[in-house]
Amino acid sequence: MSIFTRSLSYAHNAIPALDSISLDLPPGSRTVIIGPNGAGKSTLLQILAGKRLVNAADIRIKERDVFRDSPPGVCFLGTEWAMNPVVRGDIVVSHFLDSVGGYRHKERRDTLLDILDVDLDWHMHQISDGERRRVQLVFGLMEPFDVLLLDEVTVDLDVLVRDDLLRFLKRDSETRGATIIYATHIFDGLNQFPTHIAHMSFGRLVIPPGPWPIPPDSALSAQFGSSTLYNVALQWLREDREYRRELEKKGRKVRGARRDETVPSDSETFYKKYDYTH
Ligand SMILES: Nc1ncnc2c1ncn2[C@@H]1O[C@H](COP(=O)(O)OP(=O)(O)OP(=O)(O)O)[C@@H](O)[C@H]1O
Repeated sequence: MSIFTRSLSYAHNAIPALDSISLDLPPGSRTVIIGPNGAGKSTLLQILAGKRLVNAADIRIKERDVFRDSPPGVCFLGTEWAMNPVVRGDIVVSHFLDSVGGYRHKERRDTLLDILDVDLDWHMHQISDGERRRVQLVFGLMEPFDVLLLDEVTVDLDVLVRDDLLRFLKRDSETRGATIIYATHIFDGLNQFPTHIAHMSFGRLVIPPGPWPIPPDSALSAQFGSSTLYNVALQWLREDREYRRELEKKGRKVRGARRDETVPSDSETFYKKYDYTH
């Protein structure tokens, strides 16, 4: 397995954010995680990237413990990078990329510069947020990765650049067997990208990663048939909102995940009525 976790739970300052997450993703898979704001997507990707320590958890990438024996070839790209003052300083893009080893992967770097329409002469403090994001993607992707954890970093790309980038990543994963998890809120133009989709809500994987397109003989197929990913996402997000509103009607404040393993969580009870299994 390329990415493995078993019953992973996590709390931010005692507020639960992940509740018993289990993953078992094969090499070469591309999983899109669908879930509302606050579902726990970023927290999960940060933990997989080894950026948030979890004690006594079994989290492995390429069979290696992410905290005690960190695996090489893992690339995490998140939105906070662009906030770092270093990448907002007066530095020319070509110098910046060379300073992080861009010259070692010149051909791949040049392909990415072309796809992402990045100018090597830009000064990092004089470019737009979207342009800075494009530099980040060249920076992160120019070294071939085995596992890519993408946390909504395509949000401020224009659609043409995003489309070209997704094609590049798909081809890359197909030819090199690289594994990708992609958390996003933009589902347009994404139909051809994933091999798997998952639904995350209130810290739980209410639908664990299952094959995309939805196989005709699966339980999900009865509900979604040949729906687009956009329509599947709309439906799941509607259900999340309905669940939240039901809890709010009962006067329950909804924040984070549930940690009591001995009784079914509200979300388990709620989502059970849809009988989601792949
Ligand atoms: N640094 C933090 N400190 C405290 N709580 C946090 C922190 N980061 C996230 N949380 C909380 O953890 C939960 C999960 O947040 P997370 O950012 O993982 O969700 P998300 O699915 O990535 O959301 P979004 O789609 O808005 O990016 C939320 O309830 C959030 O408020």
